[in-house]
Formats: sequence, C-alpha cells, structure tokens
Amino acid sequence: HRRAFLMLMARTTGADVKHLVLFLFTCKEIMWLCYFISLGAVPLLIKQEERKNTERKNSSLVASENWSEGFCDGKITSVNLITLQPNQSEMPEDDGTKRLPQALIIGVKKGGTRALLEFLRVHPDVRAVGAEPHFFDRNYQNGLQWYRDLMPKTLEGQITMEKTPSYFVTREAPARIYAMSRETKLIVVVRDPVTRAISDYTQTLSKRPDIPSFESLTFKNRTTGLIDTSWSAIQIGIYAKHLDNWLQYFPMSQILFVSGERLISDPAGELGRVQDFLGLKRIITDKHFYFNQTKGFPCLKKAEGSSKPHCLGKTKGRTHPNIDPEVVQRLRDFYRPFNMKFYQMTGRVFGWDD
Ligand SMILES: Nc1ncnc2c1ncn2[C@@H]1O[C@H](COP(=O)(O)OS(=O)(=O)O)[C@@H](OP(=O)(O)O)[C@H]1O
Repeated sequence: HRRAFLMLMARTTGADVKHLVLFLFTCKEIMWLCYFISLGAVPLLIKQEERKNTERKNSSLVASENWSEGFCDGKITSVNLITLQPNQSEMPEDDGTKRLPQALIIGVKKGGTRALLEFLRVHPDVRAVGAEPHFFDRNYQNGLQWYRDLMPKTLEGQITMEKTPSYFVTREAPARIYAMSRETKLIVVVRDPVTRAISDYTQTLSKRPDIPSFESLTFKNRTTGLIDTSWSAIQIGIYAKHLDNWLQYFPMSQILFVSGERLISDPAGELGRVQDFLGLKRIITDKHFYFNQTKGFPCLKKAEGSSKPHCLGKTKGRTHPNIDPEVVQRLRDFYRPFNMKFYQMTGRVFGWDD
C-alpha cells in the first residue's frame, strides 16, 4: 500500500519517488518531535500561567493599599486597615512586619515617660520607636501609612509602642487614637503636678535662660493670688480635666496610670503592673535595675541590645531652681481638689497631698 501510494503521488505530482520518501520521512519526524515537545511543554505552560496569576493578585493588593492611602488622604479608618491586612500577611515574616502601635505612652510631659519606655524596651516582646512621633497631635495630616512606616518591625506576638507625652493634653488625640484602633492600650505616667510644673519650667529655662521667673509666670495677678491656668506648665497638671476627655472614648480599664514617683523608688514594682496590663510575661524584675548614686535614679544593668549598664541622659534629672515656698504652697492648694478628683477617678491614691 505504501509503495502504491508513493507511485500515485509521484505520478500526480511529477516528483521523483526518492525525493517523496525523503519528504514524507522528514514530515513524520517533525510531527513526532512536535508531539514530544507538547507533552513536556503543556505542564510547563500551566505552571507559568499559575505564576503569572499569583503575581497579578499580589500586585493588585499592593495597588489597593496605595489607593486607599491616596484616597483617604491621611484620614484612614479601621475599614481601610482591614484592606491592608491580606497584603501584610503575604509579606515575608522572617524579619517581621511594621505594625501600628497596640499600646501608647500618652503622657504626661516630665512624668517619667522616657524612663518607662527605656525600661519596657528590655522586654523581648516589646518593640518601640525611640523618638517621639507626635502623630496624633502635630503630624496627623501625614496619614497612618506614614505613622506605620516609623514603627520598628515586629514578629507575631510582639507589641509595638511609642511615647509622645503631649497626647494626654491634646483635645483631638482620643478620637484620633480611637479611629486607629479602639483596642489601643493607653499608659499615663503621672507625677505630683507641682514638681511636674517646676520640672517643665526647668526644661524651658535650659533652652531659653531669659524667660521670667517661675513665680511670676504662675500668677495672673500676684497680689490677688490668681493662678494663671492658661500657662501650659500649670494646665498640664490638672489631670482630672484631661482624663475626662479620654473617658469620652476609652473605658478606664484600657488606661493604666503609672506613678512617676514609684517609677523612681520601685521601678520593678511599677514595671510589673505595666507588664500585666500589656498582657506580657513578667520578665522585667528588680534584677534588671540598680540605683545609681551619682545620677540619683534607678538605671538598667543592661540596656536593650547591649550588655552595658545604662542610665538616662543629662536632660533627665536636671537640678530644679529654688521656688518661693509660698508659691509652692499656693500651687499645692490649687491642685488639691483636682488631685482628689483624679484619685477618685483612677481608684489610686498617688499621695501628692500627704
Ligand atoms: N530612671 C530615671 N532616670 C532619670 N529620670 C527619671 C527616671 N525615672 C523617672 N525620671 C524622671 O523623668 C523626668 C523626665 O520625664 P519625661 O521623660 O517624661 O520627660 S519628657 O516629657 O519626655 O521631656 C525627670 O524629671 P526631672 O528630674 O525634672 O528632670 C526625672 O525626674
């Protein structure tokens, strides 16, 4: 049959039989070659297609993240944040992910906020920003993406933190923090408002030595003894008033008050309360501290990521100027009712009026 077919082909096409044999043989080989290639190529093509699909999916998630940032123009709500989650979880987890803080030290200025943050950083499950981001007061227009970019990377189970003491007296801060997450844990380090005011004044004086005396700034009218509550050094210490603003958004159970005085006299005790509040294992104990006589403060035996002892710098523990005792007494009388209200609200007696 093969021979008859070849003869017929040669006769109709007028081609040489030898050439026809060669031609058909080559066609057959080519067809077989194509068949074998397709066997291997099909799974390969499927794999390539799958990879392309995954890449497409990832890039659309990144695009949606960028979109929500741009669209919301710094006013990102928790709804937008949920959109960001899938992409975060697909990012490599080995060196961690930048997350928005779950806990904040919101105040008070000169309360001992730096000491608390430095002590907390010793805990392996706490990661914190060194500088004060001032996001919820001065930099809110930069948006949550900007804020999150400032954060250190954390692994699953680690807590991201920052401290900005001015949040406590910023009217808009509670609503803004609530909009980021209503679950945010808030820590306030409080200190006797009179010494706090003097400490605040001492800091300003160190930067601007020509400012008026503490005594003259305290009063609106020295003869009538009317206190100038618009002076920020005085205003910040009316803790009960500021706390009222926070309680419009957060329950008391979500706010922890740390005694600035106890943070100096018993750092491990206060750190124990803070670790419990944050749901952390009590790792920071009295073994971590020693009292530095020269500095006059507790210091860390080993700072975070170091094996050396560490005290806070020169700007912490400045010598306060002597203030007229009559003025100090007048301020004590002024703060007493506010302090009583504050003790009542927090359920803790801080002992500033003993
Ligand atoms: N361990 C330790 N070392 C040094 N200083 C300590 C410590 N614990 C608490 N303090 C007190 O912290 C006060 C400064 O408070 P802040 O860190 O909150 O100040 S600031 O608002 O960040 O400027 C600072 O206030 P001044 O003494 O008035 O400078 C300290 O009294």
